[in-house]
Amino acid sequence: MKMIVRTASKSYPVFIGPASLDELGDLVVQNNYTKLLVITDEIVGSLHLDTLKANMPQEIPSVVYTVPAGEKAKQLTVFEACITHALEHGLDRKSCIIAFGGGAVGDLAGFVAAAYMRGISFIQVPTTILAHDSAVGGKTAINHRLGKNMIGAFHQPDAVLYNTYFLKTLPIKEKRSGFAEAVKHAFISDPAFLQYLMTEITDLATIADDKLAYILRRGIEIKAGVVSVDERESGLRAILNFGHTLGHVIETSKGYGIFAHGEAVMVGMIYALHLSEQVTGLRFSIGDFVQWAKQLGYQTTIPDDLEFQQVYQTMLRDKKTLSDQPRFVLLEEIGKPVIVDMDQKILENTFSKLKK
Ligand SMILES: O=C(O)C(=O)C[C@@H](O)[C@H](O)[C@H](O)COP(=O)(O)O
Repeated sequence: MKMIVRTASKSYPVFIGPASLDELGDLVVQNNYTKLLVITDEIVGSLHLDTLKANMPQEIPSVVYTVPAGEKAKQLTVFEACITHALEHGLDRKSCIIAFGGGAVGDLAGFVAAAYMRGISFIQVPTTILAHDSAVGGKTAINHRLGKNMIGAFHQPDAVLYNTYFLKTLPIKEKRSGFAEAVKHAFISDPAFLQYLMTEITDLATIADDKLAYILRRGIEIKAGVVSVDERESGLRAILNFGHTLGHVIETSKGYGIFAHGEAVMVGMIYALHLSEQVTGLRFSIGDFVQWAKQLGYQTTIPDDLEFQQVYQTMLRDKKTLSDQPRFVLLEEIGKPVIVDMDQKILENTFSKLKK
């Protein structure tokens, strides 16, 4: 299946399905790339690099650079090592980086492509469910110790090749992480999609291929619709951050890996639903939603050892925040997000109620 993502700076195809890697050879030839640098992580590389290589045109020189798995890849030192590898292997301005992995590899490799010689091409070859969100839309970044994704650029890929075969080896924690972003897409834009997810998906370990393909496609459609209107987050695009204001804080302050990105976003979405009830008058059965999330294995409360004051200071540094109040994405209705600068008291009271 092929979809086109249209943004102000560029349009590009997203291929989804077990044969999507077949497109790689044509893309390399059409774009006249001179060299390829595959950036992958140690887990994906050991499981799937041979499959990727089998689909790469043999006549174009290629090199591979392997980075640590997960958020450890999104550090300045790793970024610099990727640049060094590219320079040492003679990548030029017509070379292309292939981001082969999950969200962290995509974010890092995309930022390397954005910065190398002031910007070269890259292709996303995602291997996780999460990447239906992160591989589309051109947000690339690495982390700073004071906040997630604080160093980055908007840089759109030349293509996204989503091979659903790779999803078969995903651990359940990774599935939970990626599925939460599909739930987010439903919350911000499509009540019927949310209904579908809550009715049809009762176990993430055994999710059927056709259902997964539909969920990825619908999630990407929603995301593409938003970034086509607002590529650089001057307004509307902030709605894609639903659940992320608290989610990013939980993910970073618990130490990367304890909560996978989407697991932290799930707690952030539940928090934002409770805030919405009070601020916008959202009418939604949060209890039923929380029950469903628990059934799928998500933690649904704020970890007990997180202190509100510390969390509040980190939320003030969030990229959405533009005043002295943290900026949240809330819902007026399911599918109707609204951006609100939040009062500290409401944030604190709701935070206390949602602690374990
Ligand atoms: O693409 C976007 O725009 C998003 O906000 C998607 C998020 O789900 C993304 O994964 C991410 O965490 C971006 O957050 P940001 O605070 O770094 O912009």
